[in-house]
Amino acid sequence: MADTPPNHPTACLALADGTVFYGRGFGATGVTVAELCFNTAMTGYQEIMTDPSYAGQIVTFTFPHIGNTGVNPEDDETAEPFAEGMVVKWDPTAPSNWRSTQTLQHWLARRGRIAIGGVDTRRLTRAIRQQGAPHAALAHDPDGNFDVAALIEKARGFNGLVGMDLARVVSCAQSYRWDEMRWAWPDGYARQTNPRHKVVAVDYGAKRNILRCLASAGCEVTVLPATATADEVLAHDPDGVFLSNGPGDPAATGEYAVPAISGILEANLPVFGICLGHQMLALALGARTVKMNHGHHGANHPVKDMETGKVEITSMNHGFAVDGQSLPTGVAETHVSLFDGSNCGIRLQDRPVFSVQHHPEASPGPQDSYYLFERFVESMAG
Ligand SMILES: NC(=O)CC[C@H](N)C(=O)O
Repeated sequence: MADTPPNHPTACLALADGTVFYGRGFGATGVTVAELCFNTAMTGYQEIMTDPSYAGQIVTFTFPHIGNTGVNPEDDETAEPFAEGMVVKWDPTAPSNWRSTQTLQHWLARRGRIAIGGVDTRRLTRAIRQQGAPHAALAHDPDGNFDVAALIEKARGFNGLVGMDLARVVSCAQSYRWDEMRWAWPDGYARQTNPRHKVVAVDYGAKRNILRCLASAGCEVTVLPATATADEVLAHDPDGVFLSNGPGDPAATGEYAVPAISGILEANLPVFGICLGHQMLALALGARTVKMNHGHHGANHPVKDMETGKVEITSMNHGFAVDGQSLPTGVAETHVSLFDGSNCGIRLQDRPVFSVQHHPEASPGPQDSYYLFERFVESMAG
């Protein structure tokens, strides 16, 4: 089933089931193969494209106006875009924002990322919801030469994210000290100038704004690579350990991250995890993780705090989830998605070890969940 091609299609998105969408290419040329997801956020395309958790995925933006505020050097979540490509409804217009330093098209081209505009993203999103995150090949050729059958084959040949270990691929190569605080807090200002707590943040694909939030909340943050062992983490004599977000299947980190986290837990320190960090902490505690149908990717996901009854509007980006039914005794379910009831938070009942599926650093997204950084800092003070 082929979408009606525009007169001169310069990009083509082929799904493994044979569905083909034509459109106008921008950014880099070539072909990329990945899992396809959709993100419903109205803002933050630059943060989304540079979030390492999107490695191995092409992002369909359901909001139609993408690219119209350009790109700037401050909003990157990492130095590289990690999403493989992007699918949008309208071609980007000329940037209209005082912070913009270049167009999205130019920025993507310089970073080797392919995009397609002119796609019926509502239809595509319905397809993703119905069949679960499909495998897809995205091609951009200014001359419009596409071997559609070969693209469909490429999509079919992609193995998918289940079992894919990407955290150690995107992690930093060397440890480093995080020293930037700006823009971290909801009002736009860093809070702390004298760090009070030594924190080791294990980088499984950490977003910069998470590290800023930790620094801003009063932490001196040392970032260690994903493969750091428990002994390497504890050698820094931290007051607490932070487990970052990241791409791929949490269960595929069983050879390094999960055993390291088990070792860290034995040291009885406060531990805080976000997203992939949440999932791997749950695995280390004996729970299970599962692949979701089409995941959660957006900036308006309601999450209920089961302990206070309060609802937070959160930023989400995950395709795997902790199976809430698999939590062992002693691990409480603290947060639940109000979209589908899936697990969004856990904590140990007897000590300050906790994690959430959503993104309290809110980049992009609302700021309802900042209290989690404060909770982590308070647990180190106690
Ligand atoms: N943002 C994240 O850390 C994502 C975690 C994991 N890769 C998932 O897709 O569920």
